[in-house]
Amino acid sequence: MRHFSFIDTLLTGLKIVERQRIGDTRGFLSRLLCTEELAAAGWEKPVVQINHTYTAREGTVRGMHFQHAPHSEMKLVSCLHGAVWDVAVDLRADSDTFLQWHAERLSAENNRALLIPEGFAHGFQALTDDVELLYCHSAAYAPESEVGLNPLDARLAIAWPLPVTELSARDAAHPPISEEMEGVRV
Ligand SMILES: Cc1cn([C@H]2C[C@H](O)[C@@H](COP(=O)(O)OP(=O)(O)O[C@H]3O[C@H](C)C(=O)[C@H](O)[C@H]3O)O2)c(=O)[nH]c1=O
Repeated sequence: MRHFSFIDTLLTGLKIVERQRIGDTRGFLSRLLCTEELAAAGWEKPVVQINHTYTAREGTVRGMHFQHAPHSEMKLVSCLHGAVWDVAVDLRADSDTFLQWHAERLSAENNRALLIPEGFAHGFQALTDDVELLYCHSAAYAPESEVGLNPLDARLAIAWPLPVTELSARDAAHPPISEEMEGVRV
């Protein structure tokens, strides 16, 4: 039995993951990770870290984060509680959709996840209070190679659905993307 179905987006390699729910009178079982099914969707490396984040307030934005090579990572982002507007930005230097973004509503009830290839920045806005996300990573956290784009950067023009209620000082301080795009193409 397959637990995942994949929906392509306009950004090559970025896929929406629809996760099966196997329900009965007690509740349900839902698979969060299946390396065999994910391999078919392009996840080539082992999962090396799993992170869990809690975001208290509706409107909070976290992102836009990515790691430079050799620490580039794929991410599988699932929402375990509440709902988010999840955004991935294509930073691949050779991509026809460079600097374009895709947003997907992930929630505990729609059981959707986002499969994000290497070369993308990731961020989200909490659409409810008490949001919990689970991230599977194909590379270890490498703070020395982690960089961020300002989620409010005019060159990204991400149409966040809610007023931004909270942004970390670090994320707010990311400089605007320059004309030369230095440090942005990966
Ligand atoms: C990602 C990470 C962070 N940290 C430390 C660094 C900070 O002291 C603290 C919070 O980190 P940060 O503010 O980067 O957390 P988020 O803003 O939720 O960032 C995460 O969410 C965005 C949307 C992502 O896509 C990334 O996976 C990840 O960067 O945890 C660690 O110790 N290990 C880790 O793997």
